[in-house]
Amino acid sequence: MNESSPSSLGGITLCFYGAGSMAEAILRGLIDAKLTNPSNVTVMNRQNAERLLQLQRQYGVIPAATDASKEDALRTSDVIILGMKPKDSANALISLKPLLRPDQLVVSLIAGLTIDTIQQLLGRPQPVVRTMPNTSSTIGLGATGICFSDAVTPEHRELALTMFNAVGLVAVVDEPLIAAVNGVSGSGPAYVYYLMEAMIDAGVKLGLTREAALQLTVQTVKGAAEMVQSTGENPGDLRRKVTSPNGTTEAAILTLDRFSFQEGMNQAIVRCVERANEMGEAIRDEAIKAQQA
Ligand SMILES: NC(=O)C1=CN([C@@H]2O[C@H](COP(=O)(O)OP(=O)(O)OC[C@H]3O[C@@H](n4cnc5c(N)ncnc54)[C@H](OP(=O)(O)O)[C@@H]3O)[C@@H](O)[C@H]2O)C=CC1
Ligand SMILES: O=C(O)[C@@H]1CCC=N1
Repeated sequence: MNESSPSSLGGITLCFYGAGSMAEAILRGLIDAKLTNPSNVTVMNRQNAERLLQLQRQYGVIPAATDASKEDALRTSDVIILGMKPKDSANALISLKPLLRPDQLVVSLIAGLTIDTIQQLLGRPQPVVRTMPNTSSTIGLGATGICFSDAVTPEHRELALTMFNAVGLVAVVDEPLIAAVNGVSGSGPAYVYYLMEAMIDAGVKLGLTREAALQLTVQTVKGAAEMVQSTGENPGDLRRKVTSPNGTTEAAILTLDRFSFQEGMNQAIVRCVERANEMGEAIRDEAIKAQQA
């Protein structure tokens, strides 16, 4: 799935426009992988100056806290990474529009926001890479779906693949499938954490200490993921190997079926995709209003 790409970003400058948890996951992954020097990375947000100083202390990146330094970073950085919440993205792109040069690469992490809406808000066919990453990028185990606008050059494409390959696995998909990636892997860590919370709580109710229940659950989830990856067997076959006829696992799985586990997971992912599309439409409506104003 990973396309090959070079191992360093060289002197390419990156500006994280929005410096929250997803931005931190990626910048930390890039810096830990030594793909970039922290002095090539600027971080900015709307108002939380203490947050920028924390990122500076922790990773050595450059904070842009004043209006002048923000403008300067947005004007001069080779890559602008959009890391704000979807609801804040239209305003942020409107502010970015007068500052951008046509050759600067815009990389979006934003759920729902389409390439078309980004280009409408920027008023021109800027090179745009749309991604759907996840927070496991922090430890180099991210899973990112990625697609490209027509204006993206082969060099831009390679640069974006290098960035996201450095923080995990990358799947190049057609843009309409980014919402499906959101449903499976963008939001996916939360489903797994939710499952883990439920397993730990059940263990505690049955008398395990919270620490023991946590350790056993973590190792079980890690081991199961590793088993799928290292054996190449599909999860269904591996599940059947755990499930002895009329045994304990079968009793548990039948109970999950009684509570429509599979259907619940399917509906959750379908709803996640719908929500991504709803959020994208809300931003597109804002873009249309801004153009009419
Ligand atoms: N968290 C996740 O697991 C994933 C998130 N995403 C996407 O990543 C994006 C960010 O999510 P997340 O990191 O969780 O959000 P956070 O709330 O943690 O961070 C949002 C950041 O955006 C900043 N911001 C908001 N408006 C502006 C603006 N006008 N100019 C500059 N900075 C601004 C905020 O600054 P301040 O605090 O000063 O207001 C804050 O630093 C979202 O669009 C989300 O869809 C995608 C995949 C996974
Ligand atoms: O919950 C959200 O909207 C974001 C997008 C994917 C994960 N978190």
